[in-house]
Amino acid sequence: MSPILMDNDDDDILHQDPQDSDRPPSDLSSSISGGSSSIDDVETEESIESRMNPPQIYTERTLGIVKPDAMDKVVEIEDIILRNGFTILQKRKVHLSPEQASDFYVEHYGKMFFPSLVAYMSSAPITVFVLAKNKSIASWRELIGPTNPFKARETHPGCLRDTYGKDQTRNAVHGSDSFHSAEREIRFMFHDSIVEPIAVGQATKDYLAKEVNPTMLKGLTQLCKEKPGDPVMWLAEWLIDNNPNKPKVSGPVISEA
Ligand SMILES: Nc1ncnc2c1ncn2[C@@H]1O[C@H](COP(=O)(O)OP(=O)(O)OP(=O)(O)O)[C@@H](O)[C@H]1O
Repeated sequence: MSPILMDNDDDDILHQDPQDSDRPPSDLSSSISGGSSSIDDVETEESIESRMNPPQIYTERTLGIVKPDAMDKVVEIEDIILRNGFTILQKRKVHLSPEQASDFYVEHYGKMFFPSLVAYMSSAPITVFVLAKNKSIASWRELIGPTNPFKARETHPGCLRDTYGKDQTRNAVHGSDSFHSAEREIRFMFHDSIVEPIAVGQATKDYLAKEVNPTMLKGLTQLCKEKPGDPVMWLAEWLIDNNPNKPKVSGPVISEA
């Protein structure tokens, strides 16, 4: 199981933020470091609570990629990553096939730049990192800067895409843009990785409602109409044919470079 991360730096400890709807409740560590003072029997619950540190939250993980055009600068970029307070949990050099690249960027399927993006991302090896830091997703996005390096040069001078990006496609680096993307992308690149925390509660309900239920509902409705002899196999085939995330290859195999 992947290690549970807690930053040592007190300033870096996240406290539970009720506004943080993107974070599932399982983010909460049950470990509460209450300090060295003992709690005597006569203290009220309120006074105990007021002396306890707020619950700490596991640090967040994100996926970073050094893209083909910046691979000659990977050592330099890794140094910048570390100097910006990220912990590199996992690192892998991979060469994506075109199918894997299109699966990874499936959300852009149908856009004008999709074919060139897939060709570019599968043209040469890349280095993928699992990065950890409090608020790592936003922090890494901030460090890499806007998608277009020319815009980055104007609005975020010194960001990675300003420094290493060449154009809108060859923009040196990638960063997950949300908790769910980070989870999906880390699993995509590191099959042996258990991404914690696993979403539960409202986050899971929201995810299923958005990503799974609409398709399942259509499939089950059709299944009830047709009443096939082998309903499970029928449904499996129906889901493959009607997968809204096409093109998608099953279980991407990443070759170690
Ligand atoms: N208009 C465009 N023309 C060419 N390539 C593009 C264009 N927009 C995006 N791309 C390429 O597709 C990638 C994914 O686009 P997206 O809109 O998700 O940007 P991003 O989130 O900043 O980038 P990334 O997902 O790589 O971190 C970009 O990093 C870039 O390589």
